[in-house]
Amino acid sequence: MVTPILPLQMQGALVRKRGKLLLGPVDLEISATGLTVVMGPNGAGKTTLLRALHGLERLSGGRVTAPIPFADTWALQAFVFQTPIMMRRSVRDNLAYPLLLHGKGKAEAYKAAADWAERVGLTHVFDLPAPQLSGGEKQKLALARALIRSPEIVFLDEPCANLDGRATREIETILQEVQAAGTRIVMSTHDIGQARRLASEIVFLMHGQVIETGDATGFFAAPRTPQAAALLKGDIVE
Ligand SMILES: Nc1ncnc2c1ncn2[C@@H]1O[C@H](COP(=O)(O)OP(=O)(O)OP(=O)(O)O)[C@@H](O)[C@H]1O
Repeated sequence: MVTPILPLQMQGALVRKRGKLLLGPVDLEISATGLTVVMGPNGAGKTTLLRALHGLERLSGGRVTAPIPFADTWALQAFVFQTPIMMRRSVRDNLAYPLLLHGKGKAEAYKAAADWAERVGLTHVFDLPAPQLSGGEKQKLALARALIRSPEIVFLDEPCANLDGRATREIETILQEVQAAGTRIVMSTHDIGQARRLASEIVFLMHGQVIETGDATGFFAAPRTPQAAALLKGDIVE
């Protein structure tokens, strides 16, 4: 599959806010395939790293580059925020909106909305106002709305935070299906079990620095750093 936006290269990226260094310097490559999970304790900089890769964060130093010009990357990537932002209107309108906004006709947009609602299990709430959905349903809606324009890469910040086991399993299944269909996924999680279930690659962050990165099987079988070993043992790392 051709993925013109990938690989993404982050080189010497620094994010500083109010005099505090939140991230970096980080060098990282997001290769063309796989599912990358960003792990790390609270405040490690996971959200900041995802936002920086997506181009939402103004870098104080370094850069993120793709094989195509930055302006052309927007149509090819999507971001799912930890707390989904959605319109007060129906699920149907929330789903169709990104397509209508980008010039698709109504018939096509609403057909795609119905298809995606079915794919993520929201058909039964298709006409309900989005604010009436449960947490898990809102997260599925946010995911479907991010995916409806067929991005090549999607960033997800803790997509299952505060969800129960069933909703978490449903979201994970959707992510696995989407990845199998060729979408590159980069997501953060606190949940080591989730990282084990989903990741092909791990980026382990602490204090805004990448402590360890590599193939997920190797990371879980034999972490190379004492911090990663401690995390996997269940110790508190700070
Ligand atoms: N606008 C800001 N100004 C100053 N500090 C900030 C700002 N945004 C985030 N921070 C701080 O930067 C650090 C990294 O935040 P970030 O949200 O990226 O971490 P995280 O790993 O995603 O954390 P969590 O798991 O708690 O969501 C934290 O200490 C946070 O308090």
